[in-house]
Amino acid sequence: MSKILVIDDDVDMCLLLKRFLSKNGYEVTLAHNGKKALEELENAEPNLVLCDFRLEDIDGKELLIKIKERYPRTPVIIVTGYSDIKVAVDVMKLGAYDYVTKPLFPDEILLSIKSALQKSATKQENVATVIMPEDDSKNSTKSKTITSGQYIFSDSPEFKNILKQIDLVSPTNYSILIYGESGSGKEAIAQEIHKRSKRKDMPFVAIDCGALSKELAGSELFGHEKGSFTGALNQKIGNFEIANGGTIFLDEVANLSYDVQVALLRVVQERKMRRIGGNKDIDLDVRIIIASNERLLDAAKKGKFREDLYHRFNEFSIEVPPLRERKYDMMIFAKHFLKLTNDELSKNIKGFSPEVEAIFKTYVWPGNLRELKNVVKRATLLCDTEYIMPTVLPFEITNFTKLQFGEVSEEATSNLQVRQADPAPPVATYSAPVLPEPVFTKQLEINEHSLKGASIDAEYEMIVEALRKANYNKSKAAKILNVDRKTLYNKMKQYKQFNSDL
Ligand SMILES: Nc1ncnc2c1ncn2[C@@H]1O[C@H](COP(=O)(O)OP(=O)(O)OP(=O)(O)O)[C@@H](O)[C@H]1O
Repeated sequence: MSKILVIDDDVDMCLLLKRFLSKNGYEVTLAHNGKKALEELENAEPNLVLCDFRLEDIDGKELLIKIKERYPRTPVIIVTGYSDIKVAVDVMKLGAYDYVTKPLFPDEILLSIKSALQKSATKQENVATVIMPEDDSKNSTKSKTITSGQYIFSDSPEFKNILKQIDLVSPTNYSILIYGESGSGKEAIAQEIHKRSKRKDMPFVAIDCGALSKELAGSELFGHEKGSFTGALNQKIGNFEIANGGTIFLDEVANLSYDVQVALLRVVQERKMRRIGGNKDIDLDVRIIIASNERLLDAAKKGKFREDLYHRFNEFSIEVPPLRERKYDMMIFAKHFLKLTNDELSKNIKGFSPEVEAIFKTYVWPGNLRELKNVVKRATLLCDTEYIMPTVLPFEITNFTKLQFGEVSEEATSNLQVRQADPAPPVATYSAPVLPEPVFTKQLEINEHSLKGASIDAEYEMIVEALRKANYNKSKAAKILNVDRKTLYNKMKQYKQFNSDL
């Protein structure tokens, strides 16, 4: 039986999740704060962690880093409110397996948990993805072996331009620098270049340099000999060696420490490397593709990245535009992700309603294709109509226009300021429908014109607003409303029903 650690400072949410997950065959441990969570991780050794992003004693990002440092192989699913989506997409880069948004839908959580547990059974390291040629037995390494997904194209000018560059550079041995926002498809391009190159029958190794700890980065990249440092209990083959003959993709390369950059320069210049603690040079024939969402020359000017390394890598560069600037491609990708999810869930959702298409084109997609994929996966799961309708889209997407004009909550508005820092968000023209409130639904019959009705309405709105601000954490909502938890519960009961699904 798989063990799940649920971390949430909302005691009721924890209990609901415990009941629901236990019913579905999981053994569940609870922790209401970060400190307890780290203790439970050691005691209970869970197979998966479901972690609320906002805890009172620790920031979700900080906790995730701690969990990943100590238990890199344990998948973590982040639970987040609508106003934290951008952050949630970012924390996936720190090694979270997935994120689910509140209000929680049981089927969505179960799907994410099942797929995380399935993947973690075959996955040993989370910083490297290795795609091996099918019959390669020589390279049966410690990293995960996957089959690459289908790469799709469109005939938009932006895509044709990318494709032309892929075609041009693939047969060469040039090092390549790919620029683009998080989730915009940089790794997918690197894989496509590898598949079209002479190296296609050798491994493709992708490393997320942002997820490498400073201490272990050298060993991950170059390997180590047994006993070369405390904790080096066995010999380890590094990812450069695994990629020998093939392609290595270094994502977020500017995150590598200065020391590792020096070692990397030697590899690039001399095409040789040594394992840490080793005394033998190993010849390397590896094509290097690097990606960054920050300009490396700027990083070099700030002293964060070695300029000589930048010039070595910059033999050819590709710019991937953000999804919001690729309106034509958007629906092609949406349909592709719908098809993948239909197959995965054995469903037959035919497509997207015109309203959904309009919403997609208005939204700014801070998490780019990765976010679109998650949104389509979730919508397909929740959809019980022929076409995907706005009601199964996340709140922050259907209410994007309102959030932009500060009509929803202060918290959402402050989140929007982060989004506005992104280059050229389009001017919103679509007035999105308001989703029915799925967690907390007003059920009282109110006579619209009575004074009592008006005050009940106002009270109801205040409670909903406080719950949203508190990310549906009732203790925090009670604090905002300046009432005790019990009073809030009674009020909620009065307005009826708290997430009956869970
Ligand atoms: N042309 C494509 N065809 C099909 N799927 C794609 C394509 N481009 C990207 N994707 C999918 O979109 C998602 C995000 O892409 P990818 O991981 O390549 O982005 P990235 O820019 O490397 O992200 P990050 O910088 O955060 O690592 C992945 O699930 C990927 O499979």
